[in-house]
Amino acid sequence: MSAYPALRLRRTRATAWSRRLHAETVLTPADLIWPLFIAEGDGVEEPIAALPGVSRWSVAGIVARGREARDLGIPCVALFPNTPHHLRSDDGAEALNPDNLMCRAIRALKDAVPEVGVLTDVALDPYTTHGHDGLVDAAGYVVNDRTADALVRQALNQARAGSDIVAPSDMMDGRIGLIRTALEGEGHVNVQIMSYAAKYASAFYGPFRDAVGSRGLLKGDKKSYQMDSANAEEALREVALDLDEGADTVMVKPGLPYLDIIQRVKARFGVPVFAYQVSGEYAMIEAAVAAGAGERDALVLETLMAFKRAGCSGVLTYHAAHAARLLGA
Ligand SMILES: NCC(=O)CCC(=O)O
Ligand SMILES: [Mg+2]
Repeated sequence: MSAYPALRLRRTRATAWSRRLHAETVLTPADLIWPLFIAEGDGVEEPIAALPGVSRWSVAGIVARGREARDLGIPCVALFPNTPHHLRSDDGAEALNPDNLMCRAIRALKDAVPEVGVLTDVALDPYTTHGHDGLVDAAGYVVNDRTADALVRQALNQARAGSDIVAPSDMMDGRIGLIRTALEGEGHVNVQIMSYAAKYASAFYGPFRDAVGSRGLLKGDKKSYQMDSANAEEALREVALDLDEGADTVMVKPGLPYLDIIQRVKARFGVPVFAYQVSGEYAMIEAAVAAGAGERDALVLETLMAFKRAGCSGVLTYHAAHAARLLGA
C-alpha cells in the first residue's frame, strides 16, 4: 500500500492547520539581518530612488531603526555609510577614522539598543574616490596585501567602536586570518567575523552603489577580486580557506541566483551560512510589484523561505522590517 490511492500527498496539504503542522522549514524575524544606510547630518532621511522604500538615515534615525529592529524581533542590523564626497580619497583613509560616520553610528546604536547586534562592513568602497574595495595600483589593479593591511585596521577601528560582527566584503585573499589575529591581539575575543566568503561579481549590486554614493565613481569592474558566476567549486575553496582562517560564519552573495552555492556550502561544511539578498534583488521584487506582476508580501516571504530551505541560518535583506512585520514579532 505505498501508492495511489492509499498514498495521496495532497491529504496533508488539504487544510491550513495541516499545512502548518507539516511545514519543514520555519521563517521567523530571528532569521533576518537588516542592512541600513547611514547619512551625514542631523535629522536627515534621504529616500534612495533605486531602492524604493529604503532611505539613508543620519545617526539618530539609525538608532530609531535599531529600536524598531528590537521591537520587531530582528536580532541584528548591518551598517553601510554614505561617506561625504569630500572625505573620500584614493586610499580610503576615512575608513580608519575613529569618528567616521560608521563608528558614530555603531557607538550610538550600542549605547541606545545594546541588545541588537551590529554587523559592520569591512571594505574600502564607501570611502574611495575610485569606488573599489581596496587600494589600486598605477595599472588600476586592486592590490591584495596592502589592502588586507588596511582592512585589518578598518576592522579594528570598528571593533573598538563596539561592532559585534565585522564582515569583510572585499574578497582579498588572506584577510580573515589577519583580522582574526589582530582582533585577538587587542582582546576583542568575542567579536565575530562573518566572511563574505563567496561574493560574486554581480550585476545585482547597482542600487547599493547608488545608496553608498559609489556608482558614478567606480572605475572598471570588480572581476579581479569578486568571483565569476560560472564557478561553484571555487566558492567551496573560498569558504574552506575562510573557515580555516577563523571565520565564524560565511556568506554567499548575491542570494537567489546562488542558492545552489548556499546548499553546497551547508552540505559540505555544516557551518552557519548567511545569504545576502542584495539591492538588485530587492529592486526586482519592487519592480514586479509596481508592474502588477506579483504581490509584495508573498514574493518577499517566498524568497526568504527559499534561503532557509537551502540551509541558511539567516538572510540580510532590505525587506527585513517588512518581513518581520508580516511574520509577527
Ligand atoms: N558589501 C555590501 C554590498 O556590496 C551590498 C550589495 C547590494 O546590496 O547590492
Ligand atoms: Mg577568499
